[in-house]
Amino acid sequence: MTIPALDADPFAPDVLEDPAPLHAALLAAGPVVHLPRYDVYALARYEHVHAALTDWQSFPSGAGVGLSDFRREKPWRPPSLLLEADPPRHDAPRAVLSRILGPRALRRLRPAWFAEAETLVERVLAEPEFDAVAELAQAFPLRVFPDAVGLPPEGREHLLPYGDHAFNAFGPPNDLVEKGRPRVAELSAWVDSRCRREALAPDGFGARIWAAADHGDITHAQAPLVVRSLLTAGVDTTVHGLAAALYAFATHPDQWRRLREDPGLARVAFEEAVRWQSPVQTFFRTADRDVETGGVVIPEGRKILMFLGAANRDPRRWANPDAFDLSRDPSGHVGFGMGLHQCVGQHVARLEAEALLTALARRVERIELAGTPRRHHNNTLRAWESLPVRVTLG
Ligand code: HEM
Ligand SMILES: C=Cc1ccc(C(=O)O)cc1
Repeated sequence: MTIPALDADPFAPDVLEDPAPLHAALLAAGPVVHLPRYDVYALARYEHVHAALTDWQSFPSGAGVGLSDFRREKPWRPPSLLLEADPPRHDAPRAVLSRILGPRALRRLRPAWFAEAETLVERVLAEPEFDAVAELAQAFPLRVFPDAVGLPPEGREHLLPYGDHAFNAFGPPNDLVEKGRPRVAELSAWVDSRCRREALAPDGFGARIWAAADHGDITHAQAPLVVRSLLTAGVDTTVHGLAAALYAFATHPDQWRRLREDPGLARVAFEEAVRWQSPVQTFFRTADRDVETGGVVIPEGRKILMFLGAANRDPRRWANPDAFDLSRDPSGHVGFGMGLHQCVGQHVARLEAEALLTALARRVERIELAGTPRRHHNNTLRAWESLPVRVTLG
């Protein structure tokens, strides 16, 4: 079978503004679609994205999970010991973060994060109209996560721009990457300085990573890079995940009513929002050999581009995929990835979302758009720049 080709640029402004037309074209064209513009192989259907994510031997991450092939190009920063590593190197750092960020470890943070959400929501809801991105989706993660990591108060304004650049850097060297370049040195220097043991408060996630090195679970040389993973992946993702949930509810009043009736739906509501919007849209892999998938052969050494956002709306897998519906079972979505590299911070994200959505559901009768939301373009993240909303309390 010949591989269909599509002369599309998944990282072009009009696609980042609205990827739906490209997703539809990819889903229709076949299991594997060659994108000659980047000479990569696109996978969009759930079945094949899921298969690639769970077959790390055929599709490893060690050459990078962006367009750049680390075997040929120097990475912009030392590769991640989790995201950009394969077993066995991946194993110990992953085991350390799984324990430190696992559901049991997070139980101690639950009361404080719920209290912080109540305090923040009380203050924000004093106004009937506000920008839900700035006031809630950005404010809440920045209120709770840096403290949980053990970062000192000063300099936290570096976190969002650093993550934004890191997520742009998975894409091609386009305008979005160029936009971030002037600050890369300063942002990287700040982030790297926060990964050192002496910068981290004694009982946070960061100190626990260093304690794992003392215990011999990872080396002391690895510890700062494992902390860097938290600072890179732990902020922008949850900001845009929460924004996706708030956008979903502001445009689906019937679903908000369901959450009001049963705030216990907060966790499944967040999962459905992550499926529906896929804050992390795409990731690459590298074919370790000539790999047969979807009835075609992907040549050894070439990159595949997995469209998580398209797979999460594949009608072959989801009934009424474009609907945001709290009665659906969203489990199995690939918004957090799947398999070996599945998001190790997903429980942190879920706890943040449960705290914020519960606090809102208790107070807000209605939430609706109070203006046109504006997108924030990023090569990998599906993000809102602003989300003007009007709330009615009750
Ligand atoms: C809504 C929020 C989030 C989304 C949508 C998200 C999405 C993802 C995805 C799709 C992957 C898989 C990458 C791959 O397969 O190559 C991943 C991995 C990862 N995430 Fe998350 N993430 C979120 C929040 C977080 C948070 C809060 C943290 C840290 C506290 C975090 C840390 C990581 C790390 C370290 C990895 C690499 C895991 C590995 O390679 O073993 N993420 N995330
Ligand atoms: C999901 C994105 C992601 C970005 C960076 C890292 C890392 O730096 O380890 C992990 C996940």
